[in-house]
Parts: sequence; C-alpha cells; structure tokens
Amino acid sequence: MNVENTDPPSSLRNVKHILLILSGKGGVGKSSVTTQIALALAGLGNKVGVLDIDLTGPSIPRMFGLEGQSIFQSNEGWMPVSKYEEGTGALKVISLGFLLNNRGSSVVWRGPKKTAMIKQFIKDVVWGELDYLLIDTPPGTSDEHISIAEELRWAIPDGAIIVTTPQTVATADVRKEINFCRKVNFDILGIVENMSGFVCPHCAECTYIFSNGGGQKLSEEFEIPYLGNVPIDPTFVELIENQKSEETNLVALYRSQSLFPIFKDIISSIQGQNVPSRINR
Ligand SMILES: Nc1ncnc2c1ncn2[C@@H]1O[C@H](COP(=O)(O)OP(=O)(O)OP(=O)(O)O)[C@@H](O)[C@H]1O
Ligand code: SF4
Repeated sequence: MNVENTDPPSSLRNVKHILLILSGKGGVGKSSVTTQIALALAGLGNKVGVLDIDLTGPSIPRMFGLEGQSIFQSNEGWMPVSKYEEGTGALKVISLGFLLNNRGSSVVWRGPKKTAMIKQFIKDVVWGELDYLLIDTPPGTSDEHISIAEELRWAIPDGAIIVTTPQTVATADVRKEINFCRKVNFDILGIVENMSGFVCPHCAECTYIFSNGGGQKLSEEFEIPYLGNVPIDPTFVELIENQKSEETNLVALYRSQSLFPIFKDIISSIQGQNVPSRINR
C-alpha cells in the first residue's frame, strides 16, 4: 500500500512563517516587493530566508547584490547564500541563478524538470532557524505554482501576498491568481498595489500616473485584506543598481530610505492577522 507522507519537509522544521509572493502578470514588481519585505523584516531584526522559484527569470540574486555567488552542497543539503548584515537580522537566499554559470542566463525546461528542481529547493535546503521564509514565484499560474502548491501541502504556509499594479488590477490575471490560491488552499494574506503613483523627489507630492484605488476595490470585491500601496520610487532602483555585494550593508541602507516605513506598515498588516508560528501549529 502506498502511504502518503503528511509530515512537512524537515528542511522547514525551524521556519516559523512561510509567505508566498504571487502576481497575475509579469513585471508588476513581485521580486522587488519580495526583496523589500525581506529587507524590512531583516531590518526589524528577523531572520529571513528568500527562495526564488522563478526558474526562467531568476532576478533575486541581482536584487540582493549576490550575483556570481554559488550555493554549495554539504552533507546535510544545499547551503543558501548567506548575507550577514551587522546590526540586523540574517538574510539567506536560494535561487537557480546561483546554479547558472553565466550572469543573466536562464533555463528552458519542461514541466517535470522544473518540478524536480522545486522539490529539491523545498526538501534539500539547510535553512536552519528562520522567522520568515519568503517564496518569490514566477508570474501567472504555471508549472512552478502547481509544484510549489504540491510541495507545500503539508508545510502549511501562512499564505500568499498578491502584487498588482493599478493598470493590472482590472485584468483577468489578478482574478485568476486569486482563484488559483483558493483552489490550492493558500490563504490570501492580502493585496499590495505596486507602482501606485510617483513621489516627486523635490516636493514629495504623489502623482497617480495610472489612476489609483484599484487594489483597494479589488480587496473589497474579493474580501481580501488590503496591505497597502507602494509608489514608484527611484531610490529603490538606485539602491539595487549601486550596491557592492561585499561592502554594502543593504538592510541598513534600506532602513534609511523612504520605502522602509511603507513596508513596515505592510508587515504590521500581515502580522496583525496573527497567523501562529508554524512551529506551534
Ligand atoms: N515601486 C517601484 N519603484 C520603482 N521601480 C520599481 C518598483 N517596483 C518595481 N520596480 C522596477 O520594475 C522592474 C520590474 O520589477 P520586478 O523585477 O520586481 O518585477 P517582477 O514582477 O518580479 O517581474 P517578472 O515578471 O520578471 O518576475 C525592475 O526594474 C524594478 O526595479
Ligand atoms: S512640484 Fe510638481 S513639478 Fe515641481 S518637482 Fe514637484 S511634482 Fe515636479
């Protein structure tokens, strides 16, 4: 008889919270939002892991200034790339980008190979103790999403954060993403509207280039919490472009920037939902 194993993977045994970051469409800033939630959480003293399962376009190593680094295999499993930042919580990162030899290269894999890779990322990474594991997913509802839903079935994540932009709020893609979460039993922690207005660097006036309020309306329509809106802020792009991986304390720099208070509020809204630690569930 084939008895199904219902234990969560041992690699996630000491991970208190698992959050998935999803978006219906590409380019809405899902990886940027993942990075900023991670930096803000680390800046608040949490131990944070980031798992990038965007296998065809892994951008997470670049966002943390970790391009060119590699993950290595110990007897226990894959060791994530660790970014120790003095005076802050720890940051550990896993991405297929660390396994590709050439910067900027990507893979063209069929479903079964992607599934096998995601299985390894969930089962074989030595995360150790983490307060939060953030999982950055590809856009849409692809093979990677189906695989992660399957792999996390018994790991019981806290839920998903859906990232949208004011223009994509009205599209079918966001609705598809919400329906996907409901089908695979991922709780939805809320919606973040990214690139919602541009804050003038001279006068701090916010101009809503693409309309606003769509994310809020969507959250009301689907009865999903609204976590907040993030303006277009060139300082975040500069931070990513100008960091030198060895010397820059990215978390400390991020803490001094205008987006930090916005992400602190987003984190408060998530924590306000009081999802118990997985370790006590
Ligand atoms: N709030 C923001 N302010 C300024 N630039 C932003 C903001 N959010 C995202 N960007 C920029 O937009 C571009 C796309 O962002 P990102 O790579 O995070 O999107 P994505 O949804 O993860 O894309 P993909 O579909 O490739 O997974 C990046 O160059 C990023 O720096
Ligand atoms: S006041 Fe208006 S025009 Fe002047 S810098 Fe600010 S947004 Fe731009």
